[in-house]
Amino acid sequence: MTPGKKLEGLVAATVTPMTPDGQINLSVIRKYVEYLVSEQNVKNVFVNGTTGEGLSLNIQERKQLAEEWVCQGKEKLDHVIIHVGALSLPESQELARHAAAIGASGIAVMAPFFFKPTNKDELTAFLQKVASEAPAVPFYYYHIPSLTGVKIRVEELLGGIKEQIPTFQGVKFSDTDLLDLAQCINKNEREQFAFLYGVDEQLLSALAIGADGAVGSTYNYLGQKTNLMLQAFAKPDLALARKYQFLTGEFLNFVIKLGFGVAQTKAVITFVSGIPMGPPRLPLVAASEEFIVKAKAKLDSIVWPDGD
Ligand SMILES: CC(=O)N[C@@H]([C@@H](O)[C@H](O)[C@H](O)CO)[C@@H](O)CC(=O)C(=O)O
Repeated sequence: MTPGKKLEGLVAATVTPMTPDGQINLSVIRKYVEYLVSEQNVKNVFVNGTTGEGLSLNIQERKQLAEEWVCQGKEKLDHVIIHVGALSLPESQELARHAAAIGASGIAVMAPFFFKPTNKDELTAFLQKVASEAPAVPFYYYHIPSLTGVKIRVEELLGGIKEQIPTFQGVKFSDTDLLDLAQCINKNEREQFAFLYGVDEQLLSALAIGADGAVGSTYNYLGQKTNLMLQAFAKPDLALARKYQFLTGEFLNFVIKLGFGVAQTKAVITFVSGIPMGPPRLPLVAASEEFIVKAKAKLDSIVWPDGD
């Protein structure tokens, strides 16, 4: 891992591999790391988040996964970010201390979503109590209002955040409100925060307003293609960048209509990588055979600009 290097580019929101009977399957994580680096050119991971079913795991499982990712990623990955958010503050603090102790390159926290913070000060207080347990570890706020129901604008949250949370390093912004994201970027130029976008199907729009990169589930299997989009955008060759976004969007648009979530993401990564990611944990249920056949046929039918 590369301490101090700003988090940018693509970050795979990893799934949690499980055995057919629903236990976490640590044994495939070494292969998973190798696959991400060699097949997808993705060298950053976000562990135990939404895609990783972090909130469906117990504390012990979350710690074991964090340890395995840090251990297997040490020589091969640039950043291993551990999501340590939880409904219970002491649990979240325990996970933050653990992530610090094992040498994670960053921690992230989403807003608690049963009893919810109702304003910026309540949310900041919660985040601060977690971040302060890992005082040497970069801290990221994970904004995902569609799932947490916490709609406090990030622009508002960021005002004065460094004074409250000295380790604050950036935001994983999983929302479609690009006005909010743009204001965050515009107002925090001096702070050098990393803004990582989390709605993969519209990443190009976020790049246009200054996002540093992206965290998402699709970079597990469309990482290499999305990297080509980032390169085209940087060149700049907007027509080519758009082509990549349209094509990744074509796949997502297709699977979303079939019903697409973490269970289906696990199935897609399984058939693309050959690594068995297993079923999701209840209340999620495994993708159907019909979904797998259709999704695979769709992905195989896409003709990418590089000729694949
Ligand atoms: C709601 C949701 O799961 N969003 C995903 C996206 O990557 C999403 O799967 C993708 O844009 C396809 O819709 C990420 O933002 C979640 C994520 O990064 C995480 O697992 O922590």
